[in-house]
Amino acid sequence: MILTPEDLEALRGHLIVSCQAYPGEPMRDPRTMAQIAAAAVTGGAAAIRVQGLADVQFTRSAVEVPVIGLWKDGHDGVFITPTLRHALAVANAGAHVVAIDGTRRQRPDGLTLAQTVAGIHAESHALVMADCGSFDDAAAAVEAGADLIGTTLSGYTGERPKTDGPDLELVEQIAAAGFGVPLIAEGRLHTPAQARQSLDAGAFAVVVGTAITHPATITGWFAEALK
Ligand SMILES: CC(=O)N[C@H](C=O)[C@@H](O)[C@H](O)[C@H](O)COP(=O)(O)O
Repeated sequence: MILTPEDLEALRGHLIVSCQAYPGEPMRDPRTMAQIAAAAVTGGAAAIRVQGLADVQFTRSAVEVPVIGLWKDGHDGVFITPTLRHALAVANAGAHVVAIDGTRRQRPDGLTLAQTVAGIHAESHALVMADCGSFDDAAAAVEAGADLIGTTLSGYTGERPKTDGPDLELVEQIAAAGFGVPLIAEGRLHTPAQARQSLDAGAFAVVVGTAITHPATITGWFAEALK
């Protein structure tokens, strides 16, 4: 699926909503995620991020906006679209953008990040979003040819502290470097104010997941406050 430079530019300053349910959860169903995605678009989401091949397919049918797809395999180490095979499957499922692990860690298929990005570009029309965990990851991902970079893995790889809210310091650092690649603030944006702050820190766009689409966690926040 082709996302033109104009389509990408149209996401500037906008909200991307991540719709994910985790293994064993009641809402773990591609139709459910596609319905949530459609509701998010009604509310103003300019793009959707979804996990899993069926979720990408169902969501592509349910919304008109760009779809960022990923395939989580496992939950330790390199698990976000870990190999070129996973990435091409996500692209073939219809994702406009394939989000992949964008860290400097060893990948399970032995390919470098640059080889993985090149392989996706050679075999599909999808753009590549590199999910990074640090400034050095972001710099390496830009060097490797990623089309977008995200702070998705900040706080999850050991290189950055797991801040309560978004890692605004990292967003600022990457934005200040002026890599010339759209920077997506993602991870622990829990309030509209934090989304605003992320743009003000220099992000091109923001991804919000849990705070919009994960009722179990949101309910837990309220339940905790009542204890
Ligand atoms: C670290 C990891 O596995 N992140 C995943 C990446 O797709 C998702 O579990 C997150 O929900 C997503 O990044 C959005 O972040 P938040 O849900 O905090 O708004």
